[in-house]
This record gives sequence, C-alpha cells and structure tokens, in this order.
Amino acid sequence: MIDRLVIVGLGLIGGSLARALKKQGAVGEVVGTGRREASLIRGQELGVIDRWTLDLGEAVKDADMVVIAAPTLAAEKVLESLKPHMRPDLIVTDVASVKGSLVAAAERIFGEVPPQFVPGHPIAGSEQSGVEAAKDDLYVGHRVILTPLPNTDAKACEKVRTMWEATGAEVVDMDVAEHDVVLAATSHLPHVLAYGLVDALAQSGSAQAIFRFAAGGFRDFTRIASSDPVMWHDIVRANRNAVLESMDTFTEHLAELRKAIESDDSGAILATFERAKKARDEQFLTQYQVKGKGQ
Ligand SMILES: NC(=O)c1ccc[n+]([C@@H]2O[C@H](COP(=O)([O-])OP(=O)(O)OC[C@H]3O[C@@H](n4cnc5c(N)ncnc54)[C@H](O)[C@@H]3O)[C@@H](O)[C@H]2O)c1
Ligand SMILES: O=C(O)C(=O)C[C@]1(C(=O)O)C=C[C@@H](O)C=C1
Repeated sequence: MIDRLVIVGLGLIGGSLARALKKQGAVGEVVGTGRREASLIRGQELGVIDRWTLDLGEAVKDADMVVIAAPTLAAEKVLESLKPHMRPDLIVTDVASVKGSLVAAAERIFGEVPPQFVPGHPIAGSEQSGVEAAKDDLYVGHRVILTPLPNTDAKACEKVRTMWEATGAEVVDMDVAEHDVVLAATSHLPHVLAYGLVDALAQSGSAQAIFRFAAGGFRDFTRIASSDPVMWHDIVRANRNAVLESMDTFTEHLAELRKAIESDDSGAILATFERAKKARDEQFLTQYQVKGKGQ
C-alpha cells in the first residue's frame, strides 16, 4: 500500500497508473503535479487524482513515492527540479521509454544515481495521450521493465515492483543498455517506420487518392503514427544510437527484399514472408497471447 503517491506529468501513462492503483485500493492519496493546470484540473474532475498543485516541493512533501510520467527529455528536467526535495525515504521512479539517457541525467544531476531512484518502463500504451485517455486496465497482462543499478536500494525496488504488480502487470528486471537496444528494435523502429511511411505518402502528389483507398492493412500498420509527436521526438533523440542501428539493420534487410522482388526471385520472396509469418505467429503472438491479448 502506498499512502501518498505523486504523479509528475499527468497524462495517459501516469493517469492510467493512478486509476489502476485506486481501483485495486493499493494507494491512499494521489497528488498530481506538472506544468499544465488544465490537465491537473481535468484529472481531479475525472477522479484520477485526489488533489493537485503546481508546486513540486509541496507535492512531494510527505509522499512515499513519486512517479515521473513526463515525456523522456522533460523527465530529465523533472529530476533536476526534484533535487532540492529529495529525501532518503522518498522513492522516485519513472515511466520513460528510454532508460540510458535518464540514468545518465540522474548521474549528472546528483553526482551518482540516487539509491532510491528506480528506473522503470511499462510496455503498454496507445497512440492516444492525455489524462482523458487514462484507463484502469491499461497494464493488465503487460510487462513492466525495471532497470535497477547495482546501488539501487532493494526495498525501493520492491515497492516499485509491488506497485506495478497491483496494476495487473508482470514485472521483469533488465540491464539499462539492453533495454534501450531491445526497445529500439521492437518499439522505436516501428514508430519511425509508421511516421516515415505516412509522411512519405502524405507528401506525394497522389496523397488524397492513396488515403481514400487505404483500408485495414494501412490502418494497422500506421495506427502508431497518430502517437504524440513530442513524445516520439524525445524518444528517438534520447536513444539515438540504438535507433540508428535498428534503422540500419532494417534498411539492409529491406534492400535484400527489394533485390528479391526486382529480380523476381520467387524463392527468396516466399522465404522472407514465411520466416516473418512464422516468427510473428509462433514467437510474438504466443508470448503476447499468454497474457490474453489479441492479434
Ligand atoms: N504512450 C505510450 O504508449 C507510452 C508507453 C510507455 C511509456 N511511455 C512514456 O511515458 C511518458 C508519458 O507518456 P504519455 O503517453 O503519458 O504522455 P502524455 O502526453 O499523455 O502525458 C505526459 C504529461 O507530461 C506533462 N509534461 C510535459 N512536460 C512536462 C514537464 N517538463 N514537467 C512536468 N510535466 C510535463 C504533459 O503536460 C502531460 O500531462 C513518456 O516518457 C513516454 O515515453 C509512453
Ligand atoms: O500501443 C502503442 O500504441 C504503443 O506504442 C505502446 C508502446 C509500444 O509498444 O511501442 C510505445 C511506447 C512505449 O514506451 C511502450 C509501448
């Protein structure tokens, strides 16, 4: 049980966490803070938070846990603003999509990463953003990755783990660098491709006709291009090297597929599509569906 939880940056991810914990009776009071009064007022109206303040120091006074739920680069600024208010008994965690940049920022700001800072990342979300989109079941059946460091306080880690488990998530630990490489491949690259494809088509002369006749395949591939541009701007900048590496590997692979299509190499085309279908059906879907998720 968390007596007083503070969410800094009340949007989809922080709001969904607050909703889930309230539903499970796993939190006493939820205090919202951030930059935009409108989101905080709306959050209180919707019952996502109990009260709010624009004053970070006031928000974290007497709190047990702070969750930084702002966009990745803004989270670094929040950590900096938290510095004067840090107490050894105040557990700080975050939900940012890139871990290496935030851990490096914590080192820069505090000299060493504070033991009570537990970096985290829920692998669940949507293309929607803002507190209005917050849902109490967003994390059910999803994984949450924690990337504790050798000096991270074990009790702080356990409290953060327990908090996420209360939302219905499965919590796994991972190394910071490994997290950023894996997520570059499975999350950041697909978003870059979706944004890139929609932008390329939108810029083409026949954009109107293309979008008019696009249906399910296009919708499924490009849903994530409706995600918040600021959030993704922050992510690709914060994880630049791993994102570039993922893009290069993919570009090489696409060039091979292009060659196979150009030379009408039926065997190579079919082999690529068969490998991909098998990997998606047997590796991705079995892992995803264990948790009762869809296609
Ligand atoms: N959306 C997803 O699918 C998803 C999934 C997992 C993790 N994340 C990560 O979670 C974080 C939040 O994402 P979201 O989807 O909830 O975004 P969101 O836009 O819904 O919410 C972000 C909130 O942060 C506030 N904010 C912006 N700058 C701030 C600052 N400097 N100080 C304090 N508050 C600030 C915004 O006003 C907004 O209320 C991001 O770091 C994102 O990378 C997102
Ligand atoms: O479901 C979506 O729309 C998401 O983009 C969620 C998603 C992803 O799966 O890539 C996006 C960013 C995160 O950091 C974690 C999850």
